[in-house]
Amino acid sequence: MLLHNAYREEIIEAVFEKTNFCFVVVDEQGLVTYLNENYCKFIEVQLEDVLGKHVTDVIENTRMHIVAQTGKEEIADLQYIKGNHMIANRIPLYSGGHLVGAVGTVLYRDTKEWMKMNAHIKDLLLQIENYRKKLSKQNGATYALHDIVASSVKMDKMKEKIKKVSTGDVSVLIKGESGTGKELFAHSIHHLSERSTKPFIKINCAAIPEELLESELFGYAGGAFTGAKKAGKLGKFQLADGGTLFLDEIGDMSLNAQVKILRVLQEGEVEVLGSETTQKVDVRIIAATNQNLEQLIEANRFREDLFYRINVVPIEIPPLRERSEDIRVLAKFILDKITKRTGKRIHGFQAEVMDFFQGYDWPGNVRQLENVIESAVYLTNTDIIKLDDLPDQLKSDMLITGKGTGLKEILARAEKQAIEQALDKANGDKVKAAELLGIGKSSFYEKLKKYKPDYSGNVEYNPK
Ligand SMILES: Nc1ncnc2c1ncn2[C@@H]1O[C@H](COP(=O)(O)OP(=O)(O)OP(=O)(O)O)[C@@H](O)[C@H]1O
Repeated sequence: MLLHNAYREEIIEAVFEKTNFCFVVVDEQGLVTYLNENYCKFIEVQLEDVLGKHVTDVIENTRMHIVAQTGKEEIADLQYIKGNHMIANRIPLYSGGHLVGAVGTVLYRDTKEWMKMNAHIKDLLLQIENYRKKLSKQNGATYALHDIVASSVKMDKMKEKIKKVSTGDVSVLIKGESGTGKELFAHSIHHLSERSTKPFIKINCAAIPEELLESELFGYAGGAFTGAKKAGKLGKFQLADGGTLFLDEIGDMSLNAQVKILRVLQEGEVEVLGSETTQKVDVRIIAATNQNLEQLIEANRFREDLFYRINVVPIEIPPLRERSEDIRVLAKFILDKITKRTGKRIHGFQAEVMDFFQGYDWPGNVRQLENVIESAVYLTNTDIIKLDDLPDQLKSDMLITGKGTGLKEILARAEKQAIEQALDKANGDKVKAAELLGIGKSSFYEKLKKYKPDYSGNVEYNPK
């Protein structure tokens, strides 16, 4: 529709600034380029403070950055902001056929009906959450797909795939480095499947001692051996009957155990130790590994026939370093979780910390990120996590594994860090900081200009 030229600006202004809607516009990187007055008021920010910031740092539970990447609109989504459930629409913005960002609205009406509806939604969601908790306590799967925090296109695709494979009974093999979230995905598949009300049972294949293997997996009859319980014991297969059996670290399973599991999978029944009879079991298998099973097969350490049984749908979770877009949202989520638990009031990360997080290799993936943030929360004595609060090991890694690995970059990073630490120690007094570093004032100022051009400290020094 063409707007009448004479009123074009007035109409745009009326829509954006005079309605009850909150508007936000982001560019293709998810950085805020516009936030209308209503929105600023609602989330209590000043426009000039948020322009250019990543939208996840400005708006709670936003998905604007995702829509700006996928180009897929999201209409009438429920979004929780500042204690209210809002109705959000997110629409991709195209210019000249290219995706250039997204525009989002949330409906914000301070009327009685809206408050009533909000309370009603809150109540319903609370009920769902309670049922979900009860159910997961009963069946052992604690996490669902919405617990997988991510904003990368790669992880969005993984979630889509998970939704597709969850229904039906196909075996799924989840591959990925340690700490990438394989267990979260296994839980989510179970939650989304028709078996969700039935048990989810996990076996850590690396942790079961060989001599206990059979009784752990298949159970035993009363009096099967000396020391056995009178009533006997159910094995993991029987416990998982009707539900899902999660075989974690399957690459570490002994060959002997592989033979036994394969038999159960082929025949659908287990032989209980010390009993003459067999028992029918109906389980769906989800297996996970951080090893290359094809290589283990070559080395005769994994059975090829078992591999084909469990590898019907392979899913590979990318390591964190290959989806650095997730780091920001994950770090924020983890920090919130830890501060809630510990009661410490820490509201974010210094920009340099986030830069480092995004350039770092994360060999231990999300689990390592959790550990690093947890330790920094304990170490920091301010309300923001700084480079200095990170564990020593990581700080030394920082010198050789940051974004630039050439000697020049390493020296520059070290210099920048030294300047920041000296300024911190000297409470922003630049003359003192230069003294602490044992360099002249003008040399200090040159470096400060180079590394921190926007820095304004306590004591000014004007070289003549
Ligand atoms: N996308 C994610 N969102 C939120 N938490 C995550 C995510 N990925 C991993 N985690 C958290 O990181 C930790 C490690 O995840 P998980 O145990 O699922 O990894 P894993 O791949 O199964 O590791 P391992 O191979 O060592 O068993 C857990 O505390 C988990 O909750």
